[in-house]
Amino acid sequence: MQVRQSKMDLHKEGDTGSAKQKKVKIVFVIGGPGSGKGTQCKRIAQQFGYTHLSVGEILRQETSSGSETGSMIQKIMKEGKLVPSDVTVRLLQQAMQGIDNDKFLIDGFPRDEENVKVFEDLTKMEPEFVLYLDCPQDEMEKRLLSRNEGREDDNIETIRKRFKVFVESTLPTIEYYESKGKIRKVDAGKSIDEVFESIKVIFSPGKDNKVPPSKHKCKCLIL
Ligand SMILES: Nc1ncnc2c1ncn2[C@@H]1O[C@H](COP(=O)(O)OP(=O)(O)O)[C@@H](O)[C@H]1O
Ligand SMILES: Nc1ccn([C@@H]2O[C@H](COP(=O)(O)OP(=O)(O)O)[C@@H](O)[C@H]2O)c(=O)n1
Ligand SMILES: [Mg+2]
Repeated sequence: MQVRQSKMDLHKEGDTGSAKQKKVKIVFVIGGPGSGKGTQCKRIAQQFGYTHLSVGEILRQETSSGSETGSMIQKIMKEGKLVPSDVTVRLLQQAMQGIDNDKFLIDGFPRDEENVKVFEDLTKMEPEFVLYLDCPQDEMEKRLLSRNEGREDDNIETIRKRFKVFVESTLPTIEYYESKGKIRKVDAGKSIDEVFESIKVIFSPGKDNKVPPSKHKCKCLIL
């Protein structure tokens, strides 16, 4: 099976790439826990032909593998903390390498500046742009408490810790991509359909996806 001979342009460490390789388009999707990343990614993937990879889901799958890494991941997730980036990026790379598509939506990544650095170092790639789902914290809390997917981290204690991680560690990555003109922010506090309408504009061919002129103001509360 020639899994590696896909359309992928996944550079390995030290690989500067070659003209033969096809360019892979990557869009990162970030937003607080419960902002609707998974919900909107499913729709975007369906309508615009992207492969949706949820990094949280990839990590959860590893927890059921019975490996030592899996147990470590499970403990970290239960505490609402972040898994070390080398582990996360390695699993993400593995997932991407098995897929024959050249358009990826990476949901829930990056979560902090270390995620960004390790991704850039290992893959030598950058996202085309970063979709930021900006949602008020009370709305995210309400959604998470009624998500009902049986997740160990969807309890009020862990949810609050995850909000803190979002504000302290993830928001700085938004500043980083903003400085590169790569943030596409949508108001994610509206209904699922309304949010998708705003997202469609960003993904529609022919749109130049320029950053809005004003700097983003986060709707999430600073804890
Ligand atoms: N715009 C929305 N309005 C109301 N509920 C939503 C909206 N978007 C998502 N949800 C619901 O909120 C919960 C969290 O959404 P999800 O997509 O899993 O968010 P995330 O991946 O960002 O944590 C799910 O139960 C989902 O059905
Ligand atoms: N880049 C990432 C993504 C998720 N995670 C871990 O996985 C958990 C769940 O992530 P998720 O994206 O599935 O969560 P939601 O924001 O979708 O609710 C996070 O709280 C982290 O513990 C991580 O460590 N690093
Ligand atoms: Mg999710």
